Amino acid sequence: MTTKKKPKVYVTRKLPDAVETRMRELFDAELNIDDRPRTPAELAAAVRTVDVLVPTVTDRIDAALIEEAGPQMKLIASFSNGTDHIDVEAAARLGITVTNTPNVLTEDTADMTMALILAVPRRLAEGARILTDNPGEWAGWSPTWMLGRRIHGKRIGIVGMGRIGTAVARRAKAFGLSIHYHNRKRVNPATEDELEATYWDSLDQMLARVDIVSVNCPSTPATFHLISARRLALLQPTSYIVNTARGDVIDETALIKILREGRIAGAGLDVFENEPAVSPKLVKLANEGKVVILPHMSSATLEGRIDMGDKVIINIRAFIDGHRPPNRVLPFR
Ligand SMILES: O=CC(=O)O
Repeated sequence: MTTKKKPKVYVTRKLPDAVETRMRELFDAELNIDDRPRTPAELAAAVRTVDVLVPTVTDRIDAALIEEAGPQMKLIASFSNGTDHIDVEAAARLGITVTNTPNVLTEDTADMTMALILAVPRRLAEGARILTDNPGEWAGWSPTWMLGRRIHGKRIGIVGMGRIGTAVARRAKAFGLSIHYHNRKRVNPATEDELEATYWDSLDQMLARVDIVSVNCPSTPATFHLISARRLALLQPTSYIVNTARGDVIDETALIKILREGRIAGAGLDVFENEPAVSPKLVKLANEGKVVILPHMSSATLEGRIDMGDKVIINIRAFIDGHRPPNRVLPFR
């Protein structure tokens, strides 16, 4: 009996122990135990010799890097739902398959979106800081103190009604929000009925009418600055915007400007346009209580990360065995 040679798999970041153990069993895996982000030169050296690259959202897998790949490197199995860090077009041109890890982080991301939808109008982060910044002092209850804005009965406008947007809508409905959404196409009638959702063909018209905007679409060339300066100006001064998708869907400079001018009430951001750089202006706005900023952690649960690892493994195994991997990503057209 001949034993099949294990594929050489290069993983760019530390993964949960259970995933690394399984990868060691199945593959000739080069893991990143100390979790030091790999440099472009290290990635280029890797793709010249390995069979499979497992990058994640903190890596930049651009055309120049993909062009360095040796003829044996035929799969980029990303440990992520989003694939905007990968030039999928360049990979397709060079005959390299790209896969991602959809579905398994839908509920976690929707939970965190809901957490921001609650946290910003209800001033949760500000309130939490008051006691820790002033130990031993009680600066609590008075009738006019720390007043936020009510969530129940308001309108949410979801931009991007895919899996995550729909999961956000379910939660929002349970909190008494009425559901409005804009999407490239209308969701199926059963989902619309279940959510009692109103579809807006015109994003502009929806933005002008809702109290909370939740950005849940992927970052693609078509969604770059979808929430532009012009569209931000359509929002009501009492409205809030939450983004757990990708930073570049919102024109961040324009968002900072309208927040500083008080032309909207607040924002909750888990993602940033120039990630990993976070604008000091946003940090200042957070300190003033106008925004809640998080370090891209919406999908960060142990269960989710293990499920993502399982998906990566399934995609690699299917590909190596000559099958079409279940989560193949095609170039955006
Ligand atoms: O943002 C996280 C992901 O795309 O997996």
